Amino acid sequence: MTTVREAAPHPTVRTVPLRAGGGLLRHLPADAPMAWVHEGEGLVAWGEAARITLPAEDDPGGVARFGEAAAWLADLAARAEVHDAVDAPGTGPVAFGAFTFDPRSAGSVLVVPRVIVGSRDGRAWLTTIGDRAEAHPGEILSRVTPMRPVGPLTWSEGALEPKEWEAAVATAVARIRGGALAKAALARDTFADAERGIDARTLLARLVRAYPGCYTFSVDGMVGATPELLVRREGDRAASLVLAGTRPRGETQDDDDMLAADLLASTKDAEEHRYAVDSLREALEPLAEEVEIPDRPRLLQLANVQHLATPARATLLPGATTLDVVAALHPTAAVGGTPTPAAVELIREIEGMDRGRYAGPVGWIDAAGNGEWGIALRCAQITGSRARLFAGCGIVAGSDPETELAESEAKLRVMREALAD
Ligand SMILES: C=C(O[C@H]1C=CC=C(C(=O)O)[C@@H]1O)C(=O)O
Repeated sequence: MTTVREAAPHPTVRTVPLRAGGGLLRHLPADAPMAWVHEGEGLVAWGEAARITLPAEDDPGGVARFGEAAAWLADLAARAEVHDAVDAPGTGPVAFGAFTFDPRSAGSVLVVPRVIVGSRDGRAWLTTIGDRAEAHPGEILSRVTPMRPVGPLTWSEGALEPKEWEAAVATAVARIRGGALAKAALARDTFADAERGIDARTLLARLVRAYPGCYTFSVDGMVGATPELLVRREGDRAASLVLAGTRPRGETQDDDDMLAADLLASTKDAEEHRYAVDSLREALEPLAEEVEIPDRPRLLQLANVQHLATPARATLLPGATTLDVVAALHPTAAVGGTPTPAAVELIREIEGMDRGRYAGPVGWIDAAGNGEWGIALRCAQITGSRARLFAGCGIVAGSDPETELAESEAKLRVMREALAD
């Protein structure tokens, strides 16, 4: 059942300019921090003015939940009394969201925070959302406690032991070679237990430092730094970054160059990447006047891995919001597969776990339909003192289970290191 924590009947939303500079994360309190930060800019937020939690959905397309969430936010924004002295993407009423990978999993949410601090193109602002006049910005921004270290951790296996996961990859390869499908992205999970509640801000600070070019996010306990931009929408312009095809980074420059050259020359990775680009094009075209996608991927190098990457741009048809695009794109072949229905069925059958919000859309949307959404990768779901980490790999006919396990370990490093004091 959909559950809603409603805002006041006519919430007051006030956006005022702030002096820019100094890093967004320093504003965050320890309790349920929300964040979307890329290259030092973005939004951080806290408190809860309103929330919608969506149930598991039977709709085979899995898109009704996005429509329901968008309609709820539009209704809230229409009832709000908005005073917006900045008027830019991300000002006025904004909701943060995290959707489950599989529509059959419950737990997709949109949260409208009480306080949002934003920064973009050298401008900064503060938005308050509530039923009364909020305190002075100086007062709101001076209440934080220091970030806490994570402390000692106990690690345990997730749904499948590494050998069992390799066997699942081998099953996927056999199904693909048998012609049932062309690609499936298979994931695994692992757990870390701390001795006390994990301070998500500590993880965010480490992620922002280690992966400044990624999209560092925190929504309802889902914390990570994803390199994969599902969509950024500003007015009628949309951008997306497709990733698929991975190598580790080398120990030495020569080693690194060799791995990069190998990735760029690999027919197996080119195939894996092409499926992801094709699925983006197919999903975006009905919503766009024009879609521009380069013919060849380029290399994206992160601290832990390197990917084949294709940036796409589109001019959207009038009225298409960020969540419309998210609904159309999810699940991309980078996290689902090709064809999507067969891949999602195989994932349900052999992965042995519920992905929750891993590999689902995560991001924010404002009342004008602008927003930024990534795919929740290189992330962990934090629940109290427990972190559930996830990583997955695109599997095609030429995939080797042992290599894929090593690749998933390289991807898990992002959150393993963020959790390590
Ligand atoms: C599914 C994940 O990565 C995807 C994104 C980029 C490259 C991928 C790959 O090469 O397999 C994956 O498709 C993950 O990080 O958990």
